[in-house]
Amino acid sequence: MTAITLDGVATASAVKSELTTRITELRAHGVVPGLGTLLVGDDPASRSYVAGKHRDCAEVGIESIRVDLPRSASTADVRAAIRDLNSAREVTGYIVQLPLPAGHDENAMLELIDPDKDADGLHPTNLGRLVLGIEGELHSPLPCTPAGIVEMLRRYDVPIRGQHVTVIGRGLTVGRPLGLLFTRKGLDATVTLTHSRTEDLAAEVRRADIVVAAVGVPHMVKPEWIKPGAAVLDVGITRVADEETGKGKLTGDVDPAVAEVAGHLSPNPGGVGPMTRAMLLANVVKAAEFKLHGR
Ligand SMILES: Nc1nc(=O)c2c([nH]1)NC[C@@H]1CN(c3ccc(C(=O)N[C@@H](CCC(=O)O)C(=O)O)cc3)C=[N+]21
Repeated sequence: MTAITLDGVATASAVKSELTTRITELRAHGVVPGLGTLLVGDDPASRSYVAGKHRDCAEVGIESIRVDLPRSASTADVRAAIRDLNSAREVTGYIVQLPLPAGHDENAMLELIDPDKDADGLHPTNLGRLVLGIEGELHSPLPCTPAGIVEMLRRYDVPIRGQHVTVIGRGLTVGRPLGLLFTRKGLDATVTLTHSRTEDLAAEVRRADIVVAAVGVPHMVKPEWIKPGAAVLDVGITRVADEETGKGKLTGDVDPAVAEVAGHLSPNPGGVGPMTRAMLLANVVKAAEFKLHGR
């Protein structure tokens, strides 16, 4: 048996085509969605992620505004750039690309983002609204990777309600908010949130119907850990040297042999990454719609 591939490229493409329709509608009402990015420093991976976000915007008709600061930028410079993005009218949503170079307090910078323009859903107000739940009239963006994972499972009709989800990794952008999202009313999964100090990780993974690996340790999730038929989402990504060519290549957290046991498996690259990007666009569109209709 081989797992069904959770194709992030195809699914993101479907999401983007639906967004294009909504963007056309927004523009017809005089609202032009615009995504800003703030990149500090010259980390090659961050540069390429940011470039990808601008390409995505162009594809669906979102304007994009790019702010790049040199590695030498001070925290005062970063604060000033965030202040400008908060007040820029053409920026309806924006992100501060993480990680920031050493010396900047990321949480303090995230807190300076106008929560209404927080395209990543990582401002404490929006994380707080994630904890508070889905009811009410406040617009609250969801963190992009967790939202992308849930969207992918839904579109492949993978059951979530009452299912056991084991998340490996408790980071700010994936594991921690994903646990909150999966346990919300309406999704109703049971979540085990594991991390580097978890005893007997294999046992925690073995009872999961859905496994999300978001740690950044190449091929750490082994086929023996997987309940037959489980859905496995491979989120962590590491650049490792290819044994034959010596060139850098991207490697996920999940051992490829897991495909022989799992029911569904997201490839990496080509799985959750493209969905993350699609959900960023969705957050920008939702914020613009909120501006237009109030909700
Ligand atoms: N403020 C902030 N928001 C983020 O959402 C954020 C961030 N900072 N910092 C870094 C991480 C990482 N991240 C990725 C998103 C998509 C792919 C993606 O689409 N990857 C392609 C492969 C890309 C390649 O070839 O390099 C794939 O998985 O198929 C990867 C990584 C967003 N992040």
